Amino acid sequence: MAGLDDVFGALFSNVDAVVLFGPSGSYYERVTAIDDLDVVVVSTENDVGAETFVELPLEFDEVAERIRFGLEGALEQGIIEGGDELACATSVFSDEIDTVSRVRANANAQTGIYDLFAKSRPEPEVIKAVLELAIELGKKGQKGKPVGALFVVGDAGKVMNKSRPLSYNPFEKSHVHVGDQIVNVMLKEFSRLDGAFVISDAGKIVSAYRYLEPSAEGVDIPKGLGARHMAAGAITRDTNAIAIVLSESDGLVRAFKAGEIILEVDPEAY
Ligand SMILES: Nc1ncnc2c1ncn2[C@@H]1O[C@H](COP(=O)(O)OP(=O)(O)OP(=O)(O)O)[C@@H](O)[C@H]1O
Ligand SMILES: [Mn+2]
Repeated sequence: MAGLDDVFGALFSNVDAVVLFGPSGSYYERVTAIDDLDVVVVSTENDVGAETFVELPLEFDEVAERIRFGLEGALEQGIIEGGDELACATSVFSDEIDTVSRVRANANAQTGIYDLFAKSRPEPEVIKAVLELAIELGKKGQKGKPVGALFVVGDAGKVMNKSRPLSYNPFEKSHVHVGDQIVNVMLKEFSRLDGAFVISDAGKIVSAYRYLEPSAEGVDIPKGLGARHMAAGAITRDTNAIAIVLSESDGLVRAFKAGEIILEVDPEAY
């Protein structure tokens, strides 16, 4: 008679590797003691001294995001390959590993989220705060109407040199940071007006209402996207900033880096 092992065993039978998300030292040791098993650790810090390690730049509360991020990082580092079957072990309800997901690595479905967070100049927390703000703004709009917004994050000195004010800067001489609830309300309010927000590597709001004037030479963005997206692409080619754009017309949030769109999310699906 078949037992539960036969049913749940399918979750981890014949996997190419086991991916442990934030394991304790003893858990890691128990798994590495198993013969002929590739073990990958994904965590904010390699405190278990794992040989094969992918660093999470921040905690992802959503399990699907955490796993997607870890696998994109592992693919990027050449630790796993597209098509690999992986048993991803992570904690959902406690501090200990309590969940196993079987996932097939898909090299073609890279969202770019790893590249955006782990390999950009601004701090990961800042990128996350801006991305969440743009998604929230996209979900709700402003007073029920769809809005667009452009956030240029990082390398702020250079971004300021390649832009000019469209109006009085409400953030002049202020020392406020993105992610703060009150600041987010202000940013949403100002998003109805023209131009871009400029945010520093550490998340300080440097300016609103900036008209970006980067060189757009060699910047290729999909047809149908207009001046806001062109400016976003161009400023990230011309500086080490990244740009996060909410489109007023199609409602999508896109992240640009080095002149390219590296992430596209539908706020409604988030
Ligand atoms: N160079 C720029 N710098 C800063 N903001 C800009 C720039 N160009 C356009 N914008 C802003 O983008 C807004 C929308 O412009 P446009 O419709 O051409 O862009 P778009 O890429 O089609 O964006 P959307 O999808 O939101 O319509 C403008 O009203 C302006 O506020
Ligand atoms: Mn438009």
